[in-house]
Amino acid sequence: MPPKAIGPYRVLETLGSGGAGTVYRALDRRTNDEVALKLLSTGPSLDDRAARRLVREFETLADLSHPNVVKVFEAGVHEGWPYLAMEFIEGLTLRHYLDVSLGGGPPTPPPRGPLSIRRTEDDDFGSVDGPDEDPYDDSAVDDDDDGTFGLNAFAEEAPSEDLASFHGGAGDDSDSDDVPLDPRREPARKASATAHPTAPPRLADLNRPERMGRLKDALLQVCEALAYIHGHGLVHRDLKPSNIMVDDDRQVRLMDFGLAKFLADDEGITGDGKLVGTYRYMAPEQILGEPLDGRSDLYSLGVILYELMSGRPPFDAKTPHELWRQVLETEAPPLLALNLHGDPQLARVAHRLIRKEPDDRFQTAEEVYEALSE
Ligand SMILES: Nc1ncnc2c1ncn2[C@@H]1O[C@H](COP(=O)(O)OP(=O)(O)OP(=O)(O)O)[C@@H](O)[C@H]1O
Repeated sequence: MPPKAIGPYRVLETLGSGGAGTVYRALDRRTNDEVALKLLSTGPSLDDRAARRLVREFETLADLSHPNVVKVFEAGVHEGWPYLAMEFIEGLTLRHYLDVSLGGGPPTPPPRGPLSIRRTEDDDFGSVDGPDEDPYDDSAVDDDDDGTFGLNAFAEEAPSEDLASFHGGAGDDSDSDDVPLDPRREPARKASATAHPTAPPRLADLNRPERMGRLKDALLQVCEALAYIHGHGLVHRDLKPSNIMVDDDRQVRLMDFGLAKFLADDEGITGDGKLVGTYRYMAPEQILGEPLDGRSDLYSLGVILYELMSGRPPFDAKTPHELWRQVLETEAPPLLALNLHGDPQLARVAHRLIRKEPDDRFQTAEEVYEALSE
């Protein structure tokens, strides 16, 4: 049963749950406006200091204003648990938007013009997301004594979940392939979630021109959002298909921006570790606990593009350590070997985005936008 009220909001229904908490549709009793309310369920209740920091950080986020970045209205604390009130979006996550099982769908959107980075009067936004200086804390992410990994939630990172949907199976309407922001907090789920589908995806479905048009248009909008937040010195850190929503007008919104940093920074919340993000989409430098910049988000964008074009992620493993080894040491299979009739230009973009060295990738979201537009 969802709570009836959270702070000044009346809860109407549960929209879904992820690794970091539960999202409700709610009504602001002060204004009668509809909002999406994310109640974090991470770790113990906030102490006063952490609560103050939450509010401070999200006040800063509330200053952001871009049509492709979800609007955050306010942050607060409800019975010791932090919550965020944000714009309610009627739409689908990117994965479901591009799920071939959706059928024909509306016509291909018109091509987008040159990248317009929409800056606002709030451009003096001051907070710079500095390098993540926390060294990789192996103890926090290492195997448990019994060798089962303390990361039960990894079990829900179905390596090739997309394939399942391409086979029309499961009817799974969750985005459960995504390891939550702080996997240590999640209960284990059924091991079946890790099963590797065996049959290949229906490539004809993946390559349908209408679907490819939607994919390209959505990614261009993600580039606009990334150019905007990177332009403010900020890094998303947890870019993945379930953090990208597409509304009924095909307008994309980047979600959960800032949350990964908040969770990573707060000892009181993450408790025993700092590796916060979604493994499948994490850049090598994020796995290594090195300083991050916008190019780490571009890596995640490359994983998303690779997955959505080929029906499988570039790296696929049963354990976090094996996944990390692959991400750090091996090359992803050529996308066009998996999808012979995939768009060669998009495949080139994907491969360049997932290069190990940030210097070898596209350097900015604007560059990716240009390459996607070619
Ligand atoms: N602003 C919003 N408007 C409408 N629906 C939303 C909004 N934010 C989230 N949702 C819905 O709530 C679901 C759960 O969101 P949540 O962010 O908790 O999950 P997630 O992104 O899958 O997981 P994680 O916490 O690991 O990022 C989403 O899949 C989405 O359908």
